[in-house]
Amino acid sequence: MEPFGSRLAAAVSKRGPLCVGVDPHSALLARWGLSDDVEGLARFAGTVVEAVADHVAVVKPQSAFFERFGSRGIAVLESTIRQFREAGVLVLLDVKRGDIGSTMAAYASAYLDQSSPLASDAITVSPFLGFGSLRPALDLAAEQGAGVFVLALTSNPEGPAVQHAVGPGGATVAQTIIDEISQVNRGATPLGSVGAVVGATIGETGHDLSAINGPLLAPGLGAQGATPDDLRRVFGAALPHVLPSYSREVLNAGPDVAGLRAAALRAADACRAALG
Ligand SMILES: O=c1ccn([C@@H]2O[C@H](COP(=O)(O)O)[C@@H](O)[C@H]2O)c(=O)[nH]1
Repeated sequence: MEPFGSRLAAAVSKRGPLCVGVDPHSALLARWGLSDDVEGLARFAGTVVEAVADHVAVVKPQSAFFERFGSRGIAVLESTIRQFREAGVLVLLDVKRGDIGSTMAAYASAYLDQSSPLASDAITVSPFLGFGSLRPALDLAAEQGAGVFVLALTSNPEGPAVQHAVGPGGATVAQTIIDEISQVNRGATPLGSVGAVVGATIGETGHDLSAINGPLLAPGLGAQGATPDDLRRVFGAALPHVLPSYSREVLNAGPDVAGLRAAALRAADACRAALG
């Protein structure tokens, strides 16, 4: 398989820079008139597949909302990932895994080995056991043509207390992570396969994203308060690498398939205009 970075660049150039999050909150299931159980979950996910799979570059199922229904929820996640991928949209599974290297290897094989039932195009990972602990995931992703998005500057208000902390070398924790990602992506064309998660909500923090040469997943738009206009302020010169992500803002337009699709296309237009 082609490297994830190349596949992502092609998908964005064809369908525009948008990631739609698939977050079946219980409040959304209720709003859509669905039961808060595995049947409601499957209907919700199937509707999102029908509405957006042919129209956006990337979808981001949030694993937590499937996991809460146990093994049957995971079965819905497996089938949702498969349906999206068969339709040609890239699947970034938001699982935020991170552990010591030997356990990280098992997480990597669960999500990045393309013969696994939960095989995805990319996953989110947490680097807070040390960037080096992610090595098994980075290696397997490279071998399998998959991608990895590393948490760096998250969209939540609690993030800066950890991520802006200054390490022994004088750089913040977040900048150290960003620099490690830049090293891994060095020389890749058109784009490296290791991304960073940088919230659209964070404002100007002074972190240098200019050498990353990889995708910058930007959650926090819509429900968490950020707007496409914030992207320029947060990302500056790194704007061309930004992959804006919306979950609730788009999902609130369901369950009508046409309404949901229209909301996704509106968000894609707004992001395209903001990214220039
Ligand atoms: O920094 C982060 C990292 C991940 N997320 C995830 O993105 C979606 C956001 O949902 P909205 O409904 O668009 O607020 C959700 O799955 C989070 O877990 C994030 O928000 N911030």
